[in-house]
Amino acid sequence: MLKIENLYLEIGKFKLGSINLTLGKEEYFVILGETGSGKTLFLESIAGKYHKLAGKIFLNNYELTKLPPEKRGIGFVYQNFELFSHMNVYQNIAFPLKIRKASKKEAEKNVSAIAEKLGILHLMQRDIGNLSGGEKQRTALARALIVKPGILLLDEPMSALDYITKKETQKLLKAIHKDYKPVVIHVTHDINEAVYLSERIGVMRNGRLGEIISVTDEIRKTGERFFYKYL
Ligand SMILES: Nc1ncnc2c1ncn2[C@@H]1O[C@H](COP(=O)(O)OP(=O)(O)OP(=O)(O)O)[C@@H](O)[C@H]1O
Repeated sequence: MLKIENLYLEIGKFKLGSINLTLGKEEYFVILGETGSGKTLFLESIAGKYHKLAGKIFLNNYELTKLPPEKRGIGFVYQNFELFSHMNVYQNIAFPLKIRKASKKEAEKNVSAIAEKLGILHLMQRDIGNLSGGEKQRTALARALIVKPGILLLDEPMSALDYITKKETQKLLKAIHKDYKPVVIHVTHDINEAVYLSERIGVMRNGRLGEIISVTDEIRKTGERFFYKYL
């Protein structure tokens, strides 16, 4: 279970929070919200990017708030993937293990396993610059999953993908969630993606998390029309 209590951050002129949110064990939660409403700042706050943060974050009753980012057991996939361009695919995926001082043997074993699952085993020696958008996305996802995160944070991970790749990736995310069982917070602007993937959807407005909607079959059928009143 992920519990966020009174999370508050002031950055420049923007105020995030205060936010209270409890997500169930293995919940897949999606955040929708207009541009500039604070979705990325919220994910980055959970990931430990900001020191001046008020409030508390707990995963399974263990407090993460004061831990450095690499000790939080969090995987993060950014919109533009933020892969390291001077490293090949293998080195990118293995990087979080390297900073955690895993042995070379352990890294090789874990990278192969995740790369096989994501269908990118054949790309291990490729330079990042030569990958397609979908391949970059899977590499970023593999790098996020390599630490077996308790929390997976996804910041518009599919916005740069074409329609077919997007659909494939949505299916892949569902399968990954079933296998690895992290708590997921996924930010998107795509309502159909939101209702396909999530159990509950939160709407972010002016730095605050407003309505939280449980996704029913009826809402899945209604799709975008249901959300007109919230967005
Ligand atoms: N480092 C920073 N310093 C000052 N202001 C910032 C900083 N980072 C973000 N902001 C501001 O905080 C607000 C929220 O930004 P954020 O990136 O979280 O929005 P968002 O909801 O993710 O938007 P989008 O959907 O466009 O990605 C914006 O007004 C942004 O300009």
